Amino acid sequence: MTAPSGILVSREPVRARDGLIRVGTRGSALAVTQTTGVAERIAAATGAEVVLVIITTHGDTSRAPLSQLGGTGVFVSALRDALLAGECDLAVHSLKDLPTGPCEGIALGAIPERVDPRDALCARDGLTLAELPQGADVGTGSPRRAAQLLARRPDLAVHDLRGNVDTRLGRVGRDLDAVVLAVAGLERIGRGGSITERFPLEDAPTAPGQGALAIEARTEDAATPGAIATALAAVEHTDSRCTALAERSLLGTLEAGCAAPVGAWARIDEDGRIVLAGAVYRVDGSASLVRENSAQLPEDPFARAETAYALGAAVARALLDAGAAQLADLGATR
Ligand SMILES: NCc1[nH]cc(CCC(=O)O)c1CC(=O)O
Repeated sequence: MTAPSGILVSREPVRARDGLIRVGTRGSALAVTQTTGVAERIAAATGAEVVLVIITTHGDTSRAPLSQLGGTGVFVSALRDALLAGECDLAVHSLKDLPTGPCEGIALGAIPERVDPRDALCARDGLTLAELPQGADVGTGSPRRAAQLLARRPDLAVHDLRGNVDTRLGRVGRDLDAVVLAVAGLERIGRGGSITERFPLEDAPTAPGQGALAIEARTEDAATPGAIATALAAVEHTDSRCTALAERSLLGTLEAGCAAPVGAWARIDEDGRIVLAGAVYRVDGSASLVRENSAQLPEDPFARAETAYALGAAVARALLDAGAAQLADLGATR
């Protein structure tokens, strides 16, 4: 199988050799598409031959609700195992699927430029959220999205939703009136046309890191001058790392997982200040807490990352001081 770009895709193991960079990915259409984009840029920047190696993860094969699969990181561990076992040299994840804690032997080597972090409603007949009929059936597997939907429309019937993006979209107009999905995922696989409304981040901050990718490498490769370090530097985007780090630091300080009813939105304004808003929801949408803070970003890349990290922790502490852990039962979402 060859992606349209000419990058080779293998479902079989590929042996390591000089001049070859093996990029591990999940096998979904979304994962292969986004990893192909990264692989093309790495091929262009390094002159190396780049091959995609598809790693099957438990999250891809199971139909159980995400919460029953162990929540955080179900999509991630198989790719990390492959990286540590030397079956690939880089692994590409959706950043929001990556647990906030460090992983022994693995570095978050690059965060490429982030795309639209918003959530999208994909409804039948072009309907917006306000236009959905009383009691409409809406699908989402995310407690945060469920809470945000119910906060605006307590009459809705929210249903759990699993499977890849096309499977979820396929239920619209069948047993569901609408589903909520990330704009980024929809647009990456050419399904932007199914979107009937994009929710403003002011009202509906999304999962920490949504819309960003994470490229992981073995720590040693990332720290040693060579083809892998060059590849990582070629796709790194500093501002995207800062905003994603601030959002992830918020999530980590809350000691919450990717299935937590937590929304975050970081942006960098014209004056070079990083602004972070964090929201925590009661899962039935009946209550929420929102806190915002900002910090001037220094020039130095390491100092920038530290500033972003500290901002995330500060906003999380403000949320915790206001009772976020009790409100959202955060301990249960790890
Ligand atoms: N939870 C699954 C998941 N992980 C990454 C994306 C795509 C969006 C992104 O890359 O942030 C999705 C689908 C969705 O939330 O609609």
